[in-house]
Amino acid sequence: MNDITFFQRFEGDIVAGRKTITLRDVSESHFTAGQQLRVGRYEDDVYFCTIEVISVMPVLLGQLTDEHARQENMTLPQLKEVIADIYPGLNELYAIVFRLVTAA
Ligand SMILES: CC(=O)Nc1ccn([C@@H]2O[C@H](CO)[C@@H](O)[C@H]2O)c(=O)n1
Repeated sequence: MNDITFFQRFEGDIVAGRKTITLRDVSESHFTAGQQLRVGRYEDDVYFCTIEVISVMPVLLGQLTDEHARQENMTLPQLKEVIADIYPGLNELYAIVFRLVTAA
């Protein structure tokens, strides 16, 4: 059983340590610092790594910076487009910062 899923297209960046943050809605804001999470792919729920949560912080869409985008391995316009696709109309996000513990 996995604790969190990511779209398959981000798997490579996560296991390479290039993506160290994810922006989620309130339904996934309950994770806490120090927790280790089993990570699966959204499409098939196949486990692919374990991450440790560093921090969970509320952030508004308009407060996203180049630093958030860098931690996503994207540009800020790319990141905003991705969020608009996944969470249309949502302004209140939660930045979950994590580090890779083990890749599958
Ligand atoms: C079911 C569900 O919501 N799955 C999600 C949600 C978000 N994300 C990624 O987090 C960042 C900002 O949203 C971007 O990199 C997103 O692609 C993801 O991979 N999978």
